[in-house]
Parts: sequence; C-alpha cells; structure tokens
Amino acid sequence: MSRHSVPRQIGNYWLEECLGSGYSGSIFKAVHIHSGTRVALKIQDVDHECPTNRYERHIYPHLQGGEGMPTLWASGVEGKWDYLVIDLLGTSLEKVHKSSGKPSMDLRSVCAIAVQLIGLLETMHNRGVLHRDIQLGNCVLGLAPKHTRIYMIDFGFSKQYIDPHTHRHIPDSKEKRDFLGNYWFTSVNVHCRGKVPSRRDDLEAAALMLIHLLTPYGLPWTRNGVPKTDYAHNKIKRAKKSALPEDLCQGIPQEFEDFLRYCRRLKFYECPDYKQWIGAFKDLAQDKGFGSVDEFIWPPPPLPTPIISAQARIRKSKSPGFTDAQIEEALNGLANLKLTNRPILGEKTNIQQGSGKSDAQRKKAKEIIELSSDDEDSSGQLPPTRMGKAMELQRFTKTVSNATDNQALADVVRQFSKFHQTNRSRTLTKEGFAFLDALHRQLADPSVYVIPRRTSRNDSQNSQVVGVSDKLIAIASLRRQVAIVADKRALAKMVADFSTITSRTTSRTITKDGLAFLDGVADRLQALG
Ligand SMILES: Nc1ncnc2c1ncn2[C@@H]1O[C@H](COP(=O)(O)OP(=O)(O)OP(=O)(O)O)[C@@H](O)[C@H]1O
Repeated sequence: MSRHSVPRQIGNYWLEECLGSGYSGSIFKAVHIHSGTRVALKIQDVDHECPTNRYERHIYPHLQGGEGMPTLWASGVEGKWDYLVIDLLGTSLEKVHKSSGKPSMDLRSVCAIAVQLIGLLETMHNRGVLHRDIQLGNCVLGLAPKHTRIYMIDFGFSKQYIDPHTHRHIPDSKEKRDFLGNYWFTSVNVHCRGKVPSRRDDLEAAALMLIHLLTPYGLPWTRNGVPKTDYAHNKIKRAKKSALPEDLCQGIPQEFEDFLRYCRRLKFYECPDYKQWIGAFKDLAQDKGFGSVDEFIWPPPPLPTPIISAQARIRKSKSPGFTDAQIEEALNGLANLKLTNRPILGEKTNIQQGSGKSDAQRKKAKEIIELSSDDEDSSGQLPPTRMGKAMELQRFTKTVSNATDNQALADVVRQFSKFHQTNRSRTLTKEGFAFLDALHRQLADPSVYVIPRRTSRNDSQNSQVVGVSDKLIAIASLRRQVAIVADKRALAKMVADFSTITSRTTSRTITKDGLAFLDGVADRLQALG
C-alpha cells in the first residue's frame, strides 16, 4: 500500500507518516481534526483477502480498560478503506531488539518482558480472548510517561475462546487445521501438529519469544529468515518440533526451560497459573540482583555493584519502611531461635546426639546451611524489601516451636499459608523452610535428626532438581492425600516431602496446590484435635 494511494483524511483524522506496514494493511500516525489528539490509524483495503480489521474491531471492546490494552477510539469504513483508530504507541520490541545491535538481549530486560507479557496474556485470557499471534512486532512500548509499559497490539488473529452464548470453552478437535500465527513463536501443537489454539499456545509462544531473546542470534529456526518455499517452511517445522527444551535453553536460567515445559504440558482446556510464573521471573530478577522488573527500562540500566560493604548494607537496611526497633526485633528473633534447648532439625548439636551421620553427611548438612542464601548478599544482610517477610516468617516459626496443642499448630499453619497467598512473592525463602522444619519437628519425633530441606540455588542445579511439572504433580498429590492422613507422623512426612520437593525446583514457589496442601495440614490438625 503506497502512501499516495491513501487519502489525506479518513473519518475525522488527518493522516501523517506511516508507522508500519504488515501483510494486510498499514498504520499511520494521525491527528483528530478538531481536538488535535494524536492517534494511530490502521487502514486496510475493504477487499483485502485477509480482512483482519473487520475481526479486530470485534475484539477491542472486550479488552478496553485492561492494563496494556490499547484503547479503540473509532472505527469504520470510508470508501474503500476499513479503518481502526487506536492509541498512539511507541516502538515495538522487535525494533528495540534489532536496534541494540547485540546478538541477544540482557537478562534483566527479558525478565521484565516476561513479567509484563504473562500479565498481558492473563488480562486477555481473563476476558475470554486468545491472541494467537504472539511475536516481538506485536508487543510495543507506550509513549512517555508510559514508556516502560508493554502494550499488546494486532488482534487480527485473535479469537474469543469462551463462546458468548454458551459461556463454554471452545471445543478441541481431532481434525488438522491450517496453521495460524507466525513462523517463529507459534506453539509446536498449533504450528507443527495443526491443533486448535487455546490459552496454553499463547503462553508457549511467549516462552519461545523469551528464549529467542536470550539466545545469541535467536532460536535456531529463525536464523534463515522467512521461508519462501514449502520445503523451507517444512524444515522450520521439523526443527521446531524436534528441539527439546533443554537444548533450546542451554546456558540460560533454568526458569525459562521450566516455563516452556510447563506450557507444553498444559491441557487444551487448562487455565495457566499466570501468577506463579510472574512470581518466578520476578524472583529470578531479585536473585540476580536486578531489583524490581515491573518496568521495562530501555536502554537497560547499569547493573548494581554486586558487593556492598557490611556498613553500607546496614545503612541501606535502615531505609524508610524499617525502624531501628523493627531491625532490633528481627535480630532478637534470630537470637531467640538459637537459644532454645529443644533439638532443632539440622542443628549441629543434634547430629552428635545419635543421628549416626557420617562425617561426610555432617559436612554436607553444614554446606547446605551455609549455602542457603535466598535473601542474603555476600555480607549476610537481608535486603530491606525482604526484611519484613523474614521477620514475619521468623515469628511464625517461633509460634510453631512454642505451640502446645494441635489447635495452635493449625492456626499458625493457616497464617503461614495466608501470608504466602497475600505476599508479593510466593517463593519459599530460607525462613519459610525453617518454619517447615520447625513444623516437622513438632509433628514427628523431636529427637530424630533430619537434614534441613533448604538448599542453595547452586545446590538445586544438581541431578536432584525436580522439573516444574513433576513438582506440580507431586504437590497436587500431597494436596489430595492430606485430607485422609490418619496421624501426626504421617502429616510430618508429608510436610517433609512438601519441603523437599519445593527446595528441589529452581523457582521454589509455593503453588496454588501447595497453599491448598498447607490449608489441608491445618484442617487435619484441627480434626485430629
Ligand atoms: N498503535 C500503534 N502505535 C504506534 N505504532 C504502531 C501501533 N500499532 C502498530 N504499530 C506499528 O506498526 C507495526 C504493524 O502493526 P500491526 O501488527 O498492528 O499491523 P498488521 O498490518 O496487522 O501487521 P502484520 O500483518 O505484520 O501482523 C507494528 O509492529 C508497530 O511497529
């Protein structure tokens, strides 16, 4: 579509420069002739073989007001032009990535994209809409002051997956369909197996897009450009289908491989756990020292200096939000925990009392304790943002250790579960594992030595790492079984299993089933009286 074939005015808008063109139309910057408001105007020939504007105008109303969803200001047909008027936005992630000139994008930026993109899909899916064409060109930044916000555009392939009449999910089908989406990121099921797209496929496309950004020169099948022949297209499909998550994700953080696996194991009708993955990528960013990744900041800000002196750390921890009294209370809490005479799981004195552990096992237990560093920097100080969480969890641990009846234990387990439900991060931290250890000790025989289940991130990279899907299955099974356990010993074992499984996944997030399991423990304790 050449600029000259397009009229100067459409509806109440003057057209200015062209912002971008796709297969089916073009987008222009435009100005409202009366108000002077600047917008983006998407036009398409009414007779175009792929009349995406016609579909898009029915999708926009479902998305209005959602965070990261552009506003549709006007739409219509004028002469041979079908047009949509939407918010004027900034540059696309595709252009951002290309303009950096680097073979891959930095991890902080990709974590920020992950957090916002999964949130955008949650918003769309909650409103009954699938995007079905997730790609870098369809994610654009807002204009200042919204320039750190990612917006979703191009709903030409979108579809309502909840039938507006029956309010039911669209049906699956065995019949093979023509592929719809894009060559690079459309899921294996939709692209290579001709399956009906559902929520899982939008999420898998997002996962592939994130992995692409982190991979030097991108995913292997994107490197020869858009296929021009069927042969070249089939080659892409074969490469995509045969690529295992572990091969695609070599050299990048485990979370991305886990996320891709998770997407691929979702069932056609299944609702993804968006919050869990948003939490996992936020936690990854925290662990790497990037701080908050709620905003996409481009160009990437310089990374914080990793080593901060102990004194500077203390000054930092006195930042607004934590008074001297609160810090003192946290330190006292720690001291009190150590003062107790009762044998504590994993305490070194406990080992000698007859655990029968070998020197090597003792050394290992010591390493585990020393390597556990969810929240600490090299100076051993808690960052201020985690201080509140740590203090609260230490308070729960103290309550568990002092509890004298099942009712009191049930109450504190419920509080622990509620706390994680409402906390920004559902990651089980070192203090969280300490709580589970204390609970286990109360439920089982206190004289039995058990290695603490908290492990460091490095430790979790070993062969015992549990994949996210295996974790989900195991925790779901615990959740079901907890309702029928007969005694406290059996409950103790389940708490230990829960702790072990969680510690062996890289994200260590408490899932919805995990929270339900904890509530189940509380219910059983109450029932056991
Ligand atoms: N609201 C907007 N504000 C600013 N730029 C935009 C806006 N919408 C789209 N663009 C730019 O135009 C490009 C094409 O937009 P869009 O994907 O909606 O068009 P399309 O014709 O459906 O493209 P395709 O056929 O490639 O899917 C985008 O990548 C983006 O760079």
